[in-house]
Amino acid sequence: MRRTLKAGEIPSTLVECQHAAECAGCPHIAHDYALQLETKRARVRSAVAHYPSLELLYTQPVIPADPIVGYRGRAKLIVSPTGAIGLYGRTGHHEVIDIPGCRVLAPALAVVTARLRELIAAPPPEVKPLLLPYDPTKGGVLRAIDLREVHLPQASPLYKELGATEEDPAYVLITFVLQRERAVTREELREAGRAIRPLLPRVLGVAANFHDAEAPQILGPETILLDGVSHVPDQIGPTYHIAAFGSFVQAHRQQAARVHAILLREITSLEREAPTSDGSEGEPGPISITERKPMRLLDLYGGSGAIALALAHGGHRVLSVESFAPAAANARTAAEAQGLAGLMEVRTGDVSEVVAQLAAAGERFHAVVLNPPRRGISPTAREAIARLAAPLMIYVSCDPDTLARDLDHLTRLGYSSTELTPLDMIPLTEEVETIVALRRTPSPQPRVIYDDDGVLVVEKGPHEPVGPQQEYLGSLLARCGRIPGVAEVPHVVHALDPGTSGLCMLARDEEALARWGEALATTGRLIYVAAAKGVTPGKGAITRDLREGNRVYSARTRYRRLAVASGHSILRVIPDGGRTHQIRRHLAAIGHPVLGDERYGHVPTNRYFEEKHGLDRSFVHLVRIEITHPRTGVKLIIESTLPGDLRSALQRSTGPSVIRFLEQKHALGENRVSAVSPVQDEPVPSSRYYIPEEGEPVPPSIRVPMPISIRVPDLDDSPRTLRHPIVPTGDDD
Ligand SMILES: C[S@@+](CC[C@H](N)C(=O)[O-])C[C@H]1O[C@@H](n2cnc3c(N)ncnc32)[C@H](O)[C@@H]1O
Repeated sequence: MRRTLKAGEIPSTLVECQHAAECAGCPHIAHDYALQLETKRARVRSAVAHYPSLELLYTQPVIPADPIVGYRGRAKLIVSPTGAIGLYGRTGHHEVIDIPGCRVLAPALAVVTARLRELIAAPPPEVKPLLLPYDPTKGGVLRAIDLREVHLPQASPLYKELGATEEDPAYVLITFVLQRERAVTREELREAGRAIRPLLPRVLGVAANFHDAEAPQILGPETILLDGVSHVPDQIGPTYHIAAFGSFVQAHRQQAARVHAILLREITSLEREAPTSDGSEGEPGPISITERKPMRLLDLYGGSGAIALALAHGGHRVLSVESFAPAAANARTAAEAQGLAGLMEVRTGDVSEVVAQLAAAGERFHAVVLNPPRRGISPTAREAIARLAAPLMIYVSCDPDTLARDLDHLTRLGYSSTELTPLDMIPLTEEVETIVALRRTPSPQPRVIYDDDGVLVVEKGPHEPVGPQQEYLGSLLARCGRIPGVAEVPHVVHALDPGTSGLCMLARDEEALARWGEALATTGRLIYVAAAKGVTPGKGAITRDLREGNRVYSARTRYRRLAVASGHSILRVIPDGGRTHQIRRHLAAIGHPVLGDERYGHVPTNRYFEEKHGLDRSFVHLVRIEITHPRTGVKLIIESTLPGDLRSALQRSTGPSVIRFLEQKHALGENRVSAVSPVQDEPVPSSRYYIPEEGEPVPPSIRVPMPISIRVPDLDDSPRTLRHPIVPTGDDD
């Protein structure tokens, strides 16, 4: 009998598995469980470490899973041409490892898989249309199986009918993934479905899904029911949701119930808190404490309602939003069946659209729960959610990188947290779930990199306009108002697109604006790091007229390729002048659009980078400003290092080596100011620069790094490569 863990106890366990050496399904199986949990915690820590805005976030120890074997309630298993059912091996060669002794499959799924192995080895003729393994050269149709375990609730008529018990309530839905062009007709498939269901123990429903030849994902978009039920109630904790072929379910039922309990605990903690005034003007105030029983909650990315049902069961009123219509319909059905329809409403739609409507209608919620897919929350959805101004936001994430990216943005949108709570949802793998509760906090002032002689150079975050714009909640200038001593709204010396991050020079007054604007135009260079689709020539200059309104301007952009990463180019880019979207338009014009550029970029590549690597904006960062100080004549080099979101996307797509290489070339900046003598190009004694007199007060929040007297590599020192032919001036897009 398995021993239940005591609260706080971390099992020190090694799981033995006969397939461990070959199967890639459990990459951490060789490690003691306590070490696995430490590794997962480190994974979360390293994701947030990319962002200075998150440096005070404490990462709690990972909540262990219980059990750590036999837990997996959903499994997609590949079928090999020889009939092996399992996962790809550790060699990376797409060879399928048969895993009859798999330790993590839920027992009901293991029983069904064992029976399938027997049937595939000697298939009765009537089930051959489903069971002949796909072989590219010989024939066959079956590519994979998708298994889903459900625990029937006692309230379900099926529970009694099937003789389920409290100890053993587990049944199965199975989907056969078939190669589309090899599949027989729908009617013949249904016949085969009817024939196979009685042969498979505990299977309540059989479906077919069609894999299209070129698709990278194993499951295709179309699933049809062949026999049995299309959906079935599935108990998680005290409530049940409705499981259906293909809809989302957490891999570990007990851990999912733990997440629900944590959410309820956080929400209940609001009742003990005094109502907070967010202090922001012009926004509707937070929801009043007198309204707090029952609380009004918003459940975003609701799936089939597992979280919303648990919250409604806890006595709260919940509005759940989900884009996949069948899942939303199942959430409604489950609420009605459990007498929760009065507390739970479900809307079908895209989160950013539905939430924008809710915010525009002045709807208010005590708390918003977010459980997005791996790619995280889209920038527009983050803006819309922040506009709701709920006192509490709880984010449940399965990807620490996209979580950290979103938390960094949410900090600027006025939400922050002090701790992260990771939880082990998929033991023995590298996956980790993280829960974070965010409260309303003022958006932080931007980091000041340089402050002298009437100008500030600050760091602008991604998804933030420089000045106020209607579709954005905040702006860089609004945040600058929090810098002590910057009472007046500063003047913008050079503009940056909302999607571009990096250095932004602001003048404290009109005189400084004229002085530094002139210096920038005559002596300055703005140097960007960008990632462009495909492999560009090593170096080039793009000259192409750009239209702005009714006028056409000539413009030139120079670039140098610094590295090739996963088939794409990391570039240093220097625009001569600054026309609207100049870098993005010019690189698109030569067939190498900026990665992530929604407007001029390549949609499939952008989608891939967003889904796979969390890149949700144009990969452009203003890394360095070189300018001659208009009063002292000293050449200043001001730098801002590559921000966390771009660093993380680069690391995920190429591993750490490209970043190391770029850092060695000094291409990613260092958050500092350096000064170089204009004559000898040698370090100048620091006394030549502004240094506060002894005792002179420097406002603590303006941490102005003093010019560092070092030799900063001249970016033009890079080895010469073939020049890219000048792009002839032509029509603008
Ligand atoms: C990780 S699942 C969470 C499901 C649910 N919260 C649960 O615990 O079972 C994410 C869900 O978000 C839905 N989804 C993805 N993008 C969406 C969007 N833009 N708007 C609304 N729902 C979305 C998916 O269909 C999926 O059901």
